Amino acid sequence: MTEICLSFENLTLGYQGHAAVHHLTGTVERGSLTAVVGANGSGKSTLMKGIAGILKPIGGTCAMRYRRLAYLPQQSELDRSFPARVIDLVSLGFWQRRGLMGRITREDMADLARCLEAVGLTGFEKRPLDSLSGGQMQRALFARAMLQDADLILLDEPFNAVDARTIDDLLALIGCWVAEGRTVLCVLHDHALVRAHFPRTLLLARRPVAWGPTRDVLTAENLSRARGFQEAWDEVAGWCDDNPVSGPAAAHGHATGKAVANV
Ligand SMILES: Nc1ncnc2c1ncn2[C@@H]1O[C@H](COP(=O)(O)OP(=O)(O)OP(=O)(O)O)[C@@H](O)[C@H]1O
Repeated sequence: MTEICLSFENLTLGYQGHAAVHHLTGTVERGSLTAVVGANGSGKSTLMKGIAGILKPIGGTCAMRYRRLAYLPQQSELDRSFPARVIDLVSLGFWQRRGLMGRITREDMADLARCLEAVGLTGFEKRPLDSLSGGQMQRALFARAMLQDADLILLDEPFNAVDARTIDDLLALIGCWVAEGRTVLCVLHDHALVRAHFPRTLLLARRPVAWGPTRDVLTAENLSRARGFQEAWDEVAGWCDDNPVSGPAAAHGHATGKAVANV
């Protein structure tokens, strides 16, 4: 029987009363690998922040069945001028296990070394974060996620400014996480990469346009519909109060009276 890791019920997220993700309803299975795609401003990062609990819903709910969550924000949101070393960043992965004042054991240090080795950063422990390349920084963030031993892993554009070899290495790690039964949601822009490596996709244009097996979602028709929704969006509209269409991936008309699509 399939286990549900995450469920959304009529979830609406946004800022200062403006919806950035509209009435999302559906479920994410445990051990699944899902790409979240959509144009700039379509609500992908907002959804990640909503799941991570950084943003509270304007409406509806987002329920997680498992306790440990790892969230890797976009690199542009990280302050790398902070005087910290690779080991300091990766050690934050112990926080959920040990708490802020918890003692790091010898076993923990062995775990940390194993994670650094898995991402190819053995020997980088004492390197200041501001001396890392974009790819090395992403590897360090993946090591921290590994150390967190999370059930649900949220990755926001993890392959931005990262070379092909690093992408291959990080994709292999994601594959291992999924094989271990972890659930991964990953924001991406590269549709070819999504088609090649991600079995499931959620296509957002603030509303969910399509959600399901990648080959059924990334169709010319759905992508064109997503573009249409995005272009028709009214930046200053408040959140809508019309009736959402229920289902694994529900889309609906909003206050501007655009077409209703059920996918
Ligand atoms: N802190 C904020 N305050 C106000 N509005 C915001 C905030 N963060 C995001 N938004 C708005 O919410 C909408 C969705 O933004 P979001 O960052 O979720 O999009 P995205 O799909 O991740 O875009 P991109 O592909 O460019 O990263 C945009 O219109 C954006 O301007």
